[in-house]
Amino acid sequence: MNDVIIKADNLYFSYDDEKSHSLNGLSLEIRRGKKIAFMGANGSGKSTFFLCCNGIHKPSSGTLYFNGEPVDYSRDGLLKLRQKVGIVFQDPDNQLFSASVYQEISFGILNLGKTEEEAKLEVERVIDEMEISPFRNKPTHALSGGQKKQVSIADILVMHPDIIILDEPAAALDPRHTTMVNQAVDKMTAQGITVLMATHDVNYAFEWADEIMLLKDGRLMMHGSPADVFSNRTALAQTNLEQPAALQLFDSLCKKGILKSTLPVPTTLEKLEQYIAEIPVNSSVTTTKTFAETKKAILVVSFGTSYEETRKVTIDAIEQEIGEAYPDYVIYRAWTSKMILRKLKKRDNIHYDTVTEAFRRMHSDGITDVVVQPTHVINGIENDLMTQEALAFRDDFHSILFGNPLLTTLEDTDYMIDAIHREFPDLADNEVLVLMGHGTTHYSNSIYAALDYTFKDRGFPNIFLGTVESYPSMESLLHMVKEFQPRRVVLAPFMIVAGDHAQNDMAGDNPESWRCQLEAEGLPVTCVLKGLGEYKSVRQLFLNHVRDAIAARP
Ligand SMILES: Nc1ncnc2c1ncn2[C@@H]1O[C@H](COP(=O)(O)OP(=O)(O)OP(=O)(O)O)[C@@H](O)[C@H]1O
Repeated sequence: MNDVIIKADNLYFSYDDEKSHSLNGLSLEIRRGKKIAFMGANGSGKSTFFLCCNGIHKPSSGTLYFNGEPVDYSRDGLLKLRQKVGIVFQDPDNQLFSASVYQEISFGILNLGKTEEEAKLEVERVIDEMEISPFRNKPTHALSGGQKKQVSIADILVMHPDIIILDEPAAALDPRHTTMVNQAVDKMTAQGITVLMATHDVNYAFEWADEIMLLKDGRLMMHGSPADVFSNRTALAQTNLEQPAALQLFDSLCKKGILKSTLPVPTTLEKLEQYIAEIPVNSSVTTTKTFAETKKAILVVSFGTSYEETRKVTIDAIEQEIGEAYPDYVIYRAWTSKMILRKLKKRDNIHYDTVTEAFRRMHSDGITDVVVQPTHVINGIENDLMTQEALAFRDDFHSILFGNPLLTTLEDTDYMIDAIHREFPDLADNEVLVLMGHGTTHYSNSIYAALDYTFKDRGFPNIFLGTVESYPSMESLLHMVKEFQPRRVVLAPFMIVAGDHAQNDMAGDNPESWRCQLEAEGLPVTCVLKGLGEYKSVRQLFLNHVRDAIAARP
């Protein structure tokens, strides 16, 4: 069989009678079974090329080949092409037109001449695969954006195409639905379907794609492996793309001599984390440089949040109280989540510094001594990366000291147990408090299980701590909570801010949320949507950590 499934040979396409060309001599080859990310600035021609791939647009010149044959634009030819090449549109409203979810998904295969029974089997399969059951009986117009996206993917999957084209599948989706779509994409590639995806998410493309096609002005500007394309800063700058965070950090750690550039390029932050975990890190750094005068700062480093109301009562409140306690220090802010920083820039045109930017800013402001206080809960990947980024500036400052994340020492654990107990004074003995932590693949995750155990050890058998992403999982908590036979369950986040995880994974309406899972066991649930940063006692523990870091100054 021909290895090349789609070939574009010098394609031209214009929306305005050749006055300008949206495809401008585009030539490329797509190999069967590959995962190809199409990237490039807005308007570079990605969607136009996709619409050519299933014959919605016909190039004005040049030839498009499918399976080695030029595309046949007759009615029958196009019907056959569209069975093999399915597009999931950026806006699901352009794709969904049936009244009910079932009708929508079955429409395509019934049109292929399958019987009702045959169609039903296929439709039920994708309903199951795409986790559509909870809303299968709703009219399509009443679905949320994420649910519409699930249905529009099911629309295509049910046809068993050879190629699936996804035009920015995660656009406007929350992190939970993004993960769901990413999982669906993984399943497609596991089935050997060729997947083409337009995306602006460099981090995802870096990890996911076999090849990157970089488009500019309707032409292929560069084609190569993710490592090759994302290492080419000139090409990235010309196409309005940034380097993936893992690559950017890896490069800067190599330049500083902290990591060896001979290591295989890490495509995810988790892989980079494994490298960093092996580096010994000092808890404080001082240089022998002399500075004429001293100007001190505290840099408060947070993961970040895109929820303004939550930010005000958590991160802002922590920073404010640190500022009040240390009036002779200037307070700076840095956030570590590149995704949140980008989102805020795009949505609200707000810029907050990364750790590197904050250090540059402090340096240019003449700061000589820095205390870095993270608002991270544990000493995980975020904290490791932050430390490495900060240490890259060790020669520019007289001293850089680090305060501990929230839960570092045994004293912190004891303090938190006492604090949580006091923050939930109404919790009766026959009621249960379930706290939802984030969880990580980093070895420091064990602190969650240790804390859960210590609650019991300190006489609180009705306080449980689990994590969204690791152990203890909801599954393991569920049987312990059931065994307790509580009269009521109080659910609260064990994260600094009450953001997406608290709103959706904890308290959301989908059947996988912790609230729904507990309610499905017949347990009445009360959700407390308060981030840890909202509790005075938690903010005090961060203040204690700043105090300890300053006291440790040599
Ligand atoms: N329906 C249309 N009518 C007129 N011009 C169009 C139409 N669709 C796209 N264009 C133009 O064609 C060019 C290529 O657009 P296209 O949508 O293919 O780019 P893209 O790379 O998919 O962009 P994005 O990242 O914004 O989705 C742009 O100049 C755009 O303005």
